[in-house]
Amino acid sequence: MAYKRIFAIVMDSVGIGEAPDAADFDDVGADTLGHVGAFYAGDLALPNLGKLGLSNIRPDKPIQGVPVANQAIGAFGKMREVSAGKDSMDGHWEMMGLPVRKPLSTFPNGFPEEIIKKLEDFSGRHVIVNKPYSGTDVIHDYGEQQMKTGELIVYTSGDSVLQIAAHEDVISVKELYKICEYARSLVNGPEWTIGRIIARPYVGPDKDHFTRTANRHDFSLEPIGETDMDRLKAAGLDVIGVGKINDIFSGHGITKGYHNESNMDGMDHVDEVMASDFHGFCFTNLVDFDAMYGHRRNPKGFGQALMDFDQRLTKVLANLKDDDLLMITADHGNDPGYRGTDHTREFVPLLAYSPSMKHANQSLGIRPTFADMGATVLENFGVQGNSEGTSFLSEVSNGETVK
Ligand SMILES: O=P(O)(O)O[C@H]1O[C@H](CO)[C@@H](O)[C@H]1O
Ligand SMILES: [Mn+2]
Ligand SMILES: [Mn+2]
Repeated sequence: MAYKRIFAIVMDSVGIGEAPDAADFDDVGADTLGHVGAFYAGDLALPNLGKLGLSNIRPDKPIQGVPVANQAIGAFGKMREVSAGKDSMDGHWEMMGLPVRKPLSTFPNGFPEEIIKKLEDFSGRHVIVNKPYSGTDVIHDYGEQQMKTGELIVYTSGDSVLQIAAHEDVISVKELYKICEYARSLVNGPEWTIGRIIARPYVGPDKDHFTRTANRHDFSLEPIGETDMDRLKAAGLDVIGVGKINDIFSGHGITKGYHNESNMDGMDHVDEVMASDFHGFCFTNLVDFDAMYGHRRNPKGFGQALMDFDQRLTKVLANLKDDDLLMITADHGNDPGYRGTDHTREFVPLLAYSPSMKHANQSLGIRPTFADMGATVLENFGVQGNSEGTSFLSEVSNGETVK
């Protein structure tokens, strides 16, 4: 067996430059890592990502502050998305061999009256807003009203999402989840197929002090086919989901899941899983980059979150065993230097490392689909996949072959 354990960490929304089809998304020029680096003007210290080969991915345009490593310890490249959307679900599903080629429903003018009416009838609550909005702005602008009336703040974005915000003291988290579950049942196709219903509970005394809580919960569309995680699980391997992974795959193909309160809590879980004995795949999502800084167009916070993550990698790299493989990537971009508040269509970085890897400092090139990642995991464990993706296992291998 090549590796006994594979760890993949998704830095949610940490893109590395406009994708070839960025124009189709009106995202020309988006460059999440590039613009965060430029904002820090040389002070973005990412020593671990740097030595893995982060700037080696594009040596002609290195991330400012992150020098191109002379001899990167990892293998490095970038991946392109083939899915029709640029949301987390599309990105993660594609990584696991299930690209979403048919666009899911989006609602630039708000949700149809029929959906809203059903939500109101079910909940006994009036719906307000019903249009694309930034989630922090929407509670700033409507949260006080919501507290007085007990209405549901329903909003969307450029993604296929229906989000419902409510103050935790006014609508209990339990009730909000029930409403979201009902909303989920309305939009599983064929007329409307929405990627995610997201519960957005918040707390705080007034509009200048509202904050969203870790009780956020994503009710995703059930995967519309088998994923590589299902295949791994069926083969008897451990499949551990850390953070939003469980939500994104509706629990499918997961043998154990951890809920994250934050990126740092997520990295605590990674440490915990690393210290445990398992055989299989650990898939981690760190969502703060996206939810707290990308959508908020906050390059300073984004950079700090990257530096905090990088620091946590010191321990991870030190604890990796010879039969462990680490992969670090992202699910889409969310350039805090770009207009709007939506995700951005970008390449995502791909870094791979094992202390026993035969060839360090190796380019994995431009991968034509995120599915290459799942294909690599499957090949490692000798599990049959579908035709999506091409494994790069031989490029990151430790020389041992699959039994
Ligand atoms: O503005 P907030 O509520 O963070 O919402 C964002 O979060 C969703 C999921 O990433 C995106 O589709 C966008 O709407
Ligand atoms: Mn995401
Ligand atoms: Mn997002």
